[in-house]
Amino acid sequence: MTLKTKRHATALETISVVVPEEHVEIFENALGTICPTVGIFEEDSDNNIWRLEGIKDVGYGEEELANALALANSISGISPELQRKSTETDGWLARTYEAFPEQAIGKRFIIRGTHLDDTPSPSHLVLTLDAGVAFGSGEHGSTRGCLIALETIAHLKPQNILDLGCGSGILAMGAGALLNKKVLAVDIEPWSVRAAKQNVIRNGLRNLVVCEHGNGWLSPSIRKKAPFDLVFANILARPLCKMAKDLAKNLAPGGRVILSGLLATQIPMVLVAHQRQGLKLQEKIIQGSWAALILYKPNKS
Ligand SMILES: C[S@@+](CC[C@H](N)C(=O)[O-])C[C@H]1O[C@@H](n2cnc3c(N)ncnc32)[C@H](O)[C@@H]1O
Repeated sequence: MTLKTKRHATALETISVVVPEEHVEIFENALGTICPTVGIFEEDSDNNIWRLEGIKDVGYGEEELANALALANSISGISPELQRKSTETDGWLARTYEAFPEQAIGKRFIIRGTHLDDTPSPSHLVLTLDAGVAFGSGEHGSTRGCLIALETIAHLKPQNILDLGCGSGILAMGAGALLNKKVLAVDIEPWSVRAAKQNVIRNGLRNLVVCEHGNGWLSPSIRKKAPFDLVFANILARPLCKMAKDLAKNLAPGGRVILSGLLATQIPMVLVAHQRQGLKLQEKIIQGSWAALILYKPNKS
């Protein structure tokens, strides 16, 4: 398979550290101070060792990163080496293509990279995408869990849908294509919004999926469209907990939220934060080490 690479207006780099499981959260927070997305990948399953990776502009946030890592080192008592790689030659982008054969997810979805030129199966909903440096090629357990959760709640026919943290646009496109309803897709990373827009056009979903740049619940486009019947938030455990109040406020009664980006071990923390805001658990979907939670806002009695 040919490895495609792309040029970006700004040079991006992948930064990573390798840590034992008990320190994942501490270092996830440290990288998270400057990288909106921190990917967590199994490095050595026998010894429970994880690689945490984030993408950032070259030269951006160096002082904040150094301070955050110094704090993480002192809390954890370990000092993992910070590795840096050009995003174009290694890290996410390269791996996205290497590890990106056609993927069947749930009962309905097939996800395909733009590099595949054979004909997809006509019996599925096919999403052809190029995630580039955005997160969301379909290989990650958190994304897969969200698409399976979407199939689980599709019969409820949600009308007003938000994908908060859309990355490549994979969930927004999946919802638009499966439900034939409008979806607002928002991401804080400009390169993700760019990738999502291109993928939406590529899949002929321009009439259904609108992609915008925005920061969480503060985004004016989100405020204007709330309350939502369905919200996807595949972010990370800690930001999800912080967003619980806004999420509950902006969900319509009877509405569903699909939360992911959390390790199965982080379910209790995320669940408690959302139950405190009155949301109830419908189902947990586990994909490898990752969990997706379907929660609902009860109708008022
Ligand atoms: C784990 S990726 C999920 C991508 C895609 N939805 C999927 O399921 O594969 C999380 C995305 O959330 C975005 N994000 C993180 N914090 C955000 C915030 N406060 N507002 C909007 N997007 C955010 C990141 O930039 C990243 O693209």
